[in-house]
Amino acid sequence: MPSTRPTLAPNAIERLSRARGDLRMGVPVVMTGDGRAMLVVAVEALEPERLAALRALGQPELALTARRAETLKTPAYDGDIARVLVPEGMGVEWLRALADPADDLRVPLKGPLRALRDGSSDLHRAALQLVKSAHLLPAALLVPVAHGLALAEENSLTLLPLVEIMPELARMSPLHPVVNARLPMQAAQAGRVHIFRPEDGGEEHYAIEIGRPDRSQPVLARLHSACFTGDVLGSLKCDCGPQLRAALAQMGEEGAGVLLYLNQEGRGIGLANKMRAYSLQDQGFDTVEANHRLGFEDDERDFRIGAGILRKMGFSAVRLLTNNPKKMAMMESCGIAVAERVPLKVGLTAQNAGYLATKAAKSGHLL
Ligand SMILES: Nc1nc2c(ncn2[C@@H]2O[C@H](COP(=O)(O)OP(=O)(O)OP(=O)(O)O)[C@@H](O)[C@H]2O)c(=O)[nH]1
Ligand SMILES: [Zn+2]
Repeated sequence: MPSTRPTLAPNAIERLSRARGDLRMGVPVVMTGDGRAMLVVAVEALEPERLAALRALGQPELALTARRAETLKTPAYDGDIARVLVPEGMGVEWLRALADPADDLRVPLKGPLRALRDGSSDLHRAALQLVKSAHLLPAALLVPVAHGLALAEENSLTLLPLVEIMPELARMSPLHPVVNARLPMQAAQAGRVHIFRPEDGGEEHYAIEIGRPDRSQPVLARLHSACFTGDVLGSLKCDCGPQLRAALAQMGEEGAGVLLYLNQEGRGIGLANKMRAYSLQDQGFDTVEANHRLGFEDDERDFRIGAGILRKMGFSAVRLLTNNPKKMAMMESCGIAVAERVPLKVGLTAQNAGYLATKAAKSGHLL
């Protein structure tokens, strides 16, 4: 009979959140599934001593996304990911060079690499998803071990059974309002900041409500993705800062609106990875190519978050301030009606003309 006692042990979501912290510190986690167990570490945070300890337990395999494998000219037999055998004697530097494209142009030949073809790649795929969600470079080292459960227990490692974590990785963590308070701003006296916190220990997101918008009418809305460089530093490489201020100004003028400030820095790859992308852009790659060379998709944001917050605030229809048709489609598919697209064209500089042209050419942004 199942116990009705409340449990003190962390559930799957809580263990996933803990695992993200572990991976960022270079601590291995144990993943189980398909009748086997594997130790998983993020290559970015791997130290030589840990690699030596892992090697003593089994033959390491490197999991990379197909995007990164393409740059490395390695076949991705599993479609979306590649599994590469880590030869004897190869250390953390070799692994980091495969994970990080910073020196690709200077040192183009890393191989020959032996990609694995047989066996299941489910654990590798889950490991990469987890490493990405920890905002690390998408490269994970996996070592098959015989007694995963015992190993986890003896070493206090986080245990992640695939059947438990896959549904959690796929779903959007519910967000809950924490607090809201009045904030008079230059753009609008009647401002109010709402804080939303996800259940999975992830980033909080903010909603800035201007005036008291009528919930029965489409609200003037902006889904703004965090851009530290543009919003705070006044970067000339993008148009985010001017877009943020123009959106608030228009809401102030109309007397009503809602701006979601979503902490999805760098289109969801995190600030460190965005800065890696900027380094690649200085080597001549455009914004999309840079993401791909790092092993990411063009856009890793989860737009369900924005729709979820709007719904929680009582909105079901928007006049969306955007030039990105994908945002409109995502809102509609998440049950938020887009009554109108309101263009937001501000902040063109000599330095961001190429960036904006690439968004129009490759990401479908409207000019
Ligand atoms: N990975 C990456 N992210 C970037 C880059 N430049 C800006 N960003 C991020 O892109 C996000 C803004 O997305 P945009 O594509 O400019 O705009 P959008 O929000 O999709 O579309 P609009 O609603 O039309 O502005 C922010 O999270 C920025 O941090 C870049 O070169 N690489
Ligand atoms: Zn920006």
